Amino acid sequence: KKAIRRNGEPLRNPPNTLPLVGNGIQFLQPRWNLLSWFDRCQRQFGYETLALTVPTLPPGVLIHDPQNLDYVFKHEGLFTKGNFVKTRSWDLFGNGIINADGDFWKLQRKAGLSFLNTANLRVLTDVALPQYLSESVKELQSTKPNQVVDLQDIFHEITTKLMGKMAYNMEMHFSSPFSSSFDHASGCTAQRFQNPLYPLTELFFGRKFRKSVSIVKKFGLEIVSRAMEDQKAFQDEDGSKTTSFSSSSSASDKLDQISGSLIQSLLSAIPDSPSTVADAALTYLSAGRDTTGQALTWTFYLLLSHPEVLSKIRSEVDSVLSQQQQPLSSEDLPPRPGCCPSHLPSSPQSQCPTPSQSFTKPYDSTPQSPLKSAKPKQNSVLVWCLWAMQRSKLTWGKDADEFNPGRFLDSETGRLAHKSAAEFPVFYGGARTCLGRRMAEGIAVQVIPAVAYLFDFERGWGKGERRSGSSLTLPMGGGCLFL
Ligand code: HEM
Repeated sequence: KKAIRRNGEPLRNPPNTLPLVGNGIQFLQPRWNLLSWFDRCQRQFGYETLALTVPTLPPGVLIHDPQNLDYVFKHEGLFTKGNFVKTRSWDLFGNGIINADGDFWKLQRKAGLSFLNTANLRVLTDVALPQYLSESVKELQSTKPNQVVDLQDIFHEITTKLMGKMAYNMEMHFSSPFSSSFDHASGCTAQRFQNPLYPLTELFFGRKFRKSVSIVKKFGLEIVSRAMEDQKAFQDEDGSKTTSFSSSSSASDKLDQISGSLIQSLLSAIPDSPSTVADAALTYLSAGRDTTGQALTWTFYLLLSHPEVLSKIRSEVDSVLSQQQQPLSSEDLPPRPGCCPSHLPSSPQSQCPTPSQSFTKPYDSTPQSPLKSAKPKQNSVLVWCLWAMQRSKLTWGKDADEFNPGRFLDSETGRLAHKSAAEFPVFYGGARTCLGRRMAEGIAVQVIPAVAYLFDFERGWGKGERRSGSSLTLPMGGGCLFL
């Protein structure tokens, strides 16, 4: 294929590019190896834009420079999700927001914005999360000494209940058959981005994938039909459901009043296609539940490997509690009003995200996309790897490989330092920036101090690093086991 050029010169190839198969072998490797290879590329070539070639796929452009990413975020119209992304994730997400462009994307984004408004987020942080967090805390407290606990499951259970109740007015649990089918389907969908021969592979080995997708789709339609019943019951009553609370509304009233607000907004925005509403609902469920549960999991993994940071969090909790003169111990649970770990004011250390969320981001681009250092052709695929970018010494300094949450704090004020979306693209950027960032952060600043303060953990998996499992998000393969 004709090379992609910059100033008349072809873009260089990354290490290990072979004459015929290009980078095909790297893409066929397990995800962890592919992430490490992207990391090697940025370590060797810095911010240089590189050409990726994988047989049968459109030409790829690999960027690491935040200025290039900034250009992409600011010129969303030039970079569409395109067929490369859509064909691969269609079976699972159909027309869901992650796959949608144009008016269809706008409709779903608007529905999401109205769900994630400030009043609803307050109900999340003041009512729903304290309730679900304290249920999980009790579950953890009821474990026997030395019993192995998978924190990833615990965190997923909290986020599943939250999304289930608030977005869909349904009681959902992480242990339901839907969850395991979704995980399997998500893993196979992620594989499609790496394996150019996936149609052939799935022809022979895709039975479980097809079955998982059908369970997931059935569950999506169940969410919609439950929501339609709710809508009907509500119209039959007096149609007066409102999200403005009177001062006398009890906590559970407040939660009930907003429950199901996302699915109801989606139903109103797309009234005549239940299957599309189901796609949208499933996409939101994955966006809200898996990402946050997994970010918490990796955070605890890092905290347990860095006890000095863990003890800073505990001291912050101590100092906040001593100011409030409300000692916190496990006896304080079940929570009393005003004395619940999940009511703790946010702690700066807990607010520091970890630069380790990642996945590759392929986009089709149009001919007019003059990235700072290269001009990708139409239908080329633009790739950036957060895993690699968040380890760049050019962006994060010499200690980029260290776990140092303090780097996210302003050294003078002690408050969160500003990082641009292009430098810290964990929540994406520009017009398509993550809608749930405030929700995720609201969850993190309650869950991290509460769990860190109330429990002592020891690794439950012997030696070695934990690695990412195959998925569209970043689960910890094998779970995050603690004693
Ligand atoms: C730590 C937690 C989270 C991380 C790291 C994260 C990250 C991201 C990223 C990278 C994207 C861009 C995906 C793409 O375009 O392919 C995204 C989009 C999105 N996220 Fe999040 N997210 C998190 C939590 C949440 C939560 C709690 C919600 C709430 C429902 C949410 C809702 C969304 C939605 C709706 C989009 C699509 C936005 C659009 O295309 O306009 N996210 N998120």
